[in-house]
Amino acid sequence: FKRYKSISPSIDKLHSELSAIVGKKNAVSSLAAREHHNHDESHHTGGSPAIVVWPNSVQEVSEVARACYLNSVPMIPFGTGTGLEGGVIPKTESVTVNLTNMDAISDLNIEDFDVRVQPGVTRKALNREIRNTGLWFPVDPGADASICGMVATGASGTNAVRYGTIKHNVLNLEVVLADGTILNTGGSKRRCRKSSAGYNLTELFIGSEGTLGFITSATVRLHGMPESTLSAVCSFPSVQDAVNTSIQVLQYSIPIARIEFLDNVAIKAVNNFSKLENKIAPTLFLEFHGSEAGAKEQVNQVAEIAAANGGTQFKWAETVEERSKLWQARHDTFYALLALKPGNKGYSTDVCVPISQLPAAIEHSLSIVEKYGILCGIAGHVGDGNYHCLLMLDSDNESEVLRAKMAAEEIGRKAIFLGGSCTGEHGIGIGKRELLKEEVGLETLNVMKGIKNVLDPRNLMNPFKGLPEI
Ligand SMILES: Cc1cc2c(cc1C)N(C[C@H](O)[C@H](O)[C@H](O)COP(=O)(O)OP(=O)(O)OC[C@H]1O[C@@H](n3cnc4c(N)ncnc43)[C@H](O)[C@@H]1O)c1[nH]c(=O)[nH]c(=O)c1N2
Ligand SMILES: CC(=O)C(=O)O
Ligand SMILES: [Mn+2]
Repeated sequence: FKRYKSISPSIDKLHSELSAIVGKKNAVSSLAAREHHNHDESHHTGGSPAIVVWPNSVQEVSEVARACYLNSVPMIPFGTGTGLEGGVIPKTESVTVNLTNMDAISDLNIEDFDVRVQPGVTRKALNREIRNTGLWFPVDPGADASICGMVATGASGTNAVRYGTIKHNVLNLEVVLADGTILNTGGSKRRCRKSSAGYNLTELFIGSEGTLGFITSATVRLHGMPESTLSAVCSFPSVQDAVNTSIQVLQYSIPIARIEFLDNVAIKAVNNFSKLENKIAPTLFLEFHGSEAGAKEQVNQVAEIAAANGGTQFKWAETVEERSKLWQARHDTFYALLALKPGNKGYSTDVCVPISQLPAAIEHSLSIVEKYGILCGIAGHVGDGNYHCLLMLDSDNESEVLRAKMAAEEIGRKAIFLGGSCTGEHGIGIGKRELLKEEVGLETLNVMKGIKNVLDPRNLMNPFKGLPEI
């Protein structure tokens, strides 16, 4: 392996100090390790970290942070690298702290529906571990992300309409600050459903994208597994009809578990990629959870609403295998679209609007991608008013990259204008820092900056992500 040639002399000194903390084999500056940690699943690019470390405990994370702090070297927390906003990509000479060696699942309280996970635990690993308890962890971004990474990005995914986003499912966090301080956001061992005690530091760290500290464990809520699960797809004459169906399902307070939209382009891609035969039309993927009678009642109500909007009869996933194939196909939409233009990179927008504004927002987005001539499929968690224009671009084609960036910005700006957000679940990362300013306003941004200054006065936690420079 080629060793990293540091720009600053302090990096070599820091490398020795980090090796002393985590062991030589867990503090690495090989090209392979550095390249493994210089990208996520997005189109964003940047540099490689100078050193990658794999701490094994919260004490080691604290000592690593302290060493970086004293040497004034930036730190980047790394989960599973499935992020879509470039959050793990170094923008300056940095140490990447890969937290996956810490993979304990502990404090499972079946009666209280909660459990504690370290950063190396992914959502699938947790669900495998607890599968015989009758409980499950429902927040599902599709990718098998680390749960602490999901906390860091404020993630959600397909089940949020029924079970809430990660925000609604976190009870407490253990955090290490830039200077090595270890704290529990809700107080040590707290795992109650409600608390009005003091400021809500747990929520402060949700969506903080590694800019405030390392999340070294999360105490999360679990849910009872539904007795009955029914999944189906239904296609519609127009985008508007599909979206109106989702809005009406919510207006009738039907407790639907998933209601996901794919447009024609996305359906075509998914059919090719996952060998499905869905009709090429605006489509809803649906899932119902409940008692047998309850789930069936929901189905009847939704089928009636869909039919009134011109929807076809539901095409059912009859077996467990068919059901997982259906949802795998939905989760693979991003890769299915990439397969339409091999070698391309995906650029996912992530706006979230008040649900009544969805039709206007999607219509505007379609006009924008047409204006800029970018191949785009739309996938949406429409029950939450959140959808993605999945833009496919050749990252070597400067004009296309620029056009995609302009399209994404216009789409984000329109969502903000409609009372929404430029990011419902992926985060600000590298690319939406200016939009954040427009979304929250200067006064709010200044308060955010103040908080950042208190927790990370040397600006060493994941710099150049999240907050824009003022
Ligand atoms: C195909 C596909 C589909 C989807 C998605 C990705 C892909 C590839 N995602 C995005 C992604 O899965 C999501 O952002 C995860 O929460 C990222 O978790 P990682 O562990 O991979 O974080 P990753 O390692 O990518 O890091 C992301 C950010 O969090 C920080 N971070 C990670 N772990 C941390 C820790 N322990 N402490 C502090 N900071 C930490 C990092 O520094 C970085 O800024 C998504 N998301 C979503 O919400 N809904 C969706 O529908 C989808 N769909
Ligand atoms: C990319 C993403 O977030 C989705 O497919 O839902
Ligand atoms: Mn999504």
